[in-house]
Amino acid sequence: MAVSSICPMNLAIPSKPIQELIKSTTEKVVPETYKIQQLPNISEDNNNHSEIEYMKSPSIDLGLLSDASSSQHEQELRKLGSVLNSWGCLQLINHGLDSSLLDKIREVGKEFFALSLEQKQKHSRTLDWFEGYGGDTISEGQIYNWNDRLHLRVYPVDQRNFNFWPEYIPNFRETLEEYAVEVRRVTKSLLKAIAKSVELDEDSFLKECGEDEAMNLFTRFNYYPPCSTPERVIGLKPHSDGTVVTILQQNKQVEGLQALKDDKWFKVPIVPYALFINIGDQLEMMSNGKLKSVVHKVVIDKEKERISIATPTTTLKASMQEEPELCELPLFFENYSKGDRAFPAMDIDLNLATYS
Ligand SMILES: O=C(O)CCC(=O)C(=O)O
Ligand SMILES: [Fe+2]
Repeated sequence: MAVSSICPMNLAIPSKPIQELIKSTTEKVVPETYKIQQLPNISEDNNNHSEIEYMKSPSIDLGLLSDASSSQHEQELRKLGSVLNSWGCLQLINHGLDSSLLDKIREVGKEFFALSLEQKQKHSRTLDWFEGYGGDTISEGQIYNWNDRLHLRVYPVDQRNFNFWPEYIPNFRETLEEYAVEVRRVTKSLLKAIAKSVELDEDSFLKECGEDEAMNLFTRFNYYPPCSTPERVIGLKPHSDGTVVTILQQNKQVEGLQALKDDKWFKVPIVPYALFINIGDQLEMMSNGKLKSVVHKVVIDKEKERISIATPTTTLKASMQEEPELCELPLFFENYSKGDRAFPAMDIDLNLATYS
């Protein structure tokens, strides 16, 4: 059983990364602090990934969304609005990121998790700060995610904490910097298009995020080791992201991501070199609930490890104006302030009881 560090607010992080912990435990024995307990309808509700339906929605073309002179621009905007309305997430194609860059960032992530424990732990997170290498915090009574991650702040540049950036991988820094420039460009174009899709001025959401250098962008490399009893663990518990939007590079081969729609889970398919986009709680708040953040989770493969790369954008503005034009809707989030979330994501019950 993993021993945890406990802080006065009863938050804890795993004392050992799961990647290491499983090396020292007997095959098939899931440490108690990771084990799903008493889950009703486990086969139906939780991790039976192979039997779950795929999310079926058209991919969205960023090139068409960004080119107002294209004859298909308006149609693509409508398609974006409709996909977001149904799913809160989408597969983005023609985003302009070179496939070689997508492969390169994946490769440096893989190289990081292949380092020795000692090398990785030079960049360990602490209980009171999210950046660095380690597991996610949990509060009392929760189980840990079957996930280790390296979480880094990439923008604004002056907020980078280089002591968390791996020093043993020679091209890590330049690759992440190159990737971040591109992801920020995509985030900006996307936020403009999303605003237009709900008939707002294109800068409505972007202006809440800060222009260019002021924008907050993070990168989270997720590592999910395999588990011989995958139905007993959860890679990432059901959650919505506390972000404006998150851009995700799924694993190239190993599935695991599921999205919730109408109380039902759907597998997110792997679309080669597409970026998976999901709306976060902050965009839900900014849009006064017109755009909905999507609840998603990650399940674990029996044999294969999985690495994904999430790049969330958040706004750290102390207060945020909801768009007046959307305010004929009931005001869901009247007193939004820094740190508030549309959903207390970490409290979402595994069996989704809190969601019905
Ligand atoms: O690994 C994935 O596919 C999803 C990751 C995720 O949801 C997150 O980092 O918030
Ligand atoms: Fe997420």
